[in-house]
Formats: sequence, structure tokens, C-alpha cells
Amino acid sequence: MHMQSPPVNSLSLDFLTELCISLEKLEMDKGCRGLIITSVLSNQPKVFSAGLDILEMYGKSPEHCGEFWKVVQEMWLKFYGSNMGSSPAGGCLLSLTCDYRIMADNPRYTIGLNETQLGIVAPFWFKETMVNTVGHRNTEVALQLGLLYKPAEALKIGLVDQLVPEDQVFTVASQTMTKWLTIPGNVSVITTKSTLNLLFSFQLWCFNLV
Ligand SMILES: CCCCCCCCCCC/C=C/C(=O)SCCNC(=O)CCNC(=O)[C@H](O)C(C)(C)COP(=O)(O)OP(=O)(O)OC[C@H]1O[C@@H](n2cnc3c(N)ncnc32)[C@H](O)[C@@H]1OP(=O)(O)O
Repeated sequence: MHMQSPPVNSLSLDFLTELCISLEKLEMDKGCRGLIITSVLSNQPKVFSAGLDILEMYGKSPEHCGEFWKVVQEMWLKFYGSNMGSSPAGGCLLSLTCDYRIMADNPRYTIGLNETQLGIVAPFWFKETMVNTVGHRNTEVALQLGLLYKPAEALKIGLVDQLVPEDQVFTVASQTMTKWLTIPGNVSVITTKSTLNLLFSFQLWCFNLV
């Protein structure tokens, strides 16, 4: 799936709605077993996603805000695999929801949950997704300082799984996907994934988010 919503793939209500509809269609497609999501913006260096669209969170009606927040949560529940450039805040969440993250090795790109730098708070399910990926201590430091990591730093703490030269990102993503798809049977993979997320799913249920 190629994201192309200039200038920076910010996650607006329209963009997220279209994303969720596309994902639902793919989920229903029995022939689809994996998804690589990437940005095809023409800017250089490339942005994966600038995160939630800031304009959606300012001066809008309560109904609009409710609708927006609901679709943000839907997006978070659905993702699979990604490759990317810059991914602040909601853009980082988008990639954290994936099973494997490949980042272009360009020090001009950054990734992280930088909410505190913006004077806002990363919701608890952003935080939990980060803890599940990089552990509690790394998350504590990252979130309190609102850190945006360069590729090498992101790899070091496990925020991304692999760095590759910029022109090879999609090739490597396709090779990685091929490897993951050698695991036989959807059921065992889905069950394993659900088991890994069991505690988190329960927490979300307690907070009435699913
Ligand atoms: C409705 C419910 C309300 C609940 C409220 C509770 C709050 C809960 C908080 C939830 C957690 C928040 C998650 C988020 O994702 S907040 C968004 C965080 N995003 C960022 O901090 C990214 C900011 N952008 C950048 O760092 C850079 O733009 C970027 C590195 C992505 C690209 O840099 P580049 O130099 O290539 O491009 P520009 O900076 O010149 O930007 C180009 C234009 O894009 C506009 N832009 C950028 N980011 C956003 C964005 N997130 N939303 C909307 N628009 C964005 C930017 O303004 C430029 O526009 P103009 O050309 O018109 O100036």
C-alpha cells in the first residue's frame, strides 16, 4: 500500500477513513496474507507520515473530534508491516502497529513519540504499544523527553528492526515479507499474535477502547 497524501501523509479524518476501508477490504480478501505499507511522497528526504493531522485537533466540533478519534483507534487495531522515512508521533504509532519495521538509513529521518515536545500527552495505548516494542525503560526515557530517534539510535533500542539504503527499502521489505509468508497457515500466526497481545487487549477492553 502506497501512502500518498501530500505534503506529509498527515493522518486526517479523510485519510484515516480511506486507510481503514482499504485495510478492511484486504482483511476480507482471502488471497491477502501480508501488507507492506510505504510512502510514495515525492519530497526528499521522504516522510513516512507526519502523524495525526494537527488541523483535525484544533477548532473542530465535538462530533468531528469524536469521529476523528474513533478512526485513529481503528487504524491502530489493523496494521501489519511497514517501511519508512520520518515518522513522528502518530506516524511512529502507525509503524509500531506493524510486525516488522524497515527504515531507510538516512540520518535526516527520525522516528519516535514526540508528544511531550508538542505539549501533548501520548495516549496510554500509544505508550503501551511502545513498551511492547522497546521495553519499559526505553519508553520512559523516550516519552518523557519526547525523543525523535535517528535510524541508528532507533535500531539500537529496537524501535525499528532493520536499516537499509534508501533505494533498497522496498526490495528488502518484499524479501522480508516473502520470508514471513513461508510460515504455514494463517491460523497459527494469527493465534500466536493474539496470544502475544492478550494482556494488552484486556487492558484496552478495561478502558472500553475495544
Ligand atoms: C480530536 C481529538 C482530540 C484529542 C486531543 C488529545 C491529544 C492527544 C494526542 C494524541 C497524540 C498525538 C499524535 C500526533 O501524531 S500529533 C502530530 C505530531 N506530528 C509532528 O510533530 C510532526 C510535525 N511535522 C514535522 O516534524 C515535519 O513536518 C516533518 C518531519 C514530518 C516533515 O518535514 P518537512 O520539512 O519535509 O516538511 P514541513 O515541516 O515543511 O511541512 C510541510 C507541510 O506539512 C504540514 N504538516 C506537517 N506536519 C503536519 C501534521 N502533523 N498535521 C498537519 N500538517 C502538517 C506543515 O505545516 C507544512 O504545511 P505548509 O506547507 O502549509 O506550511
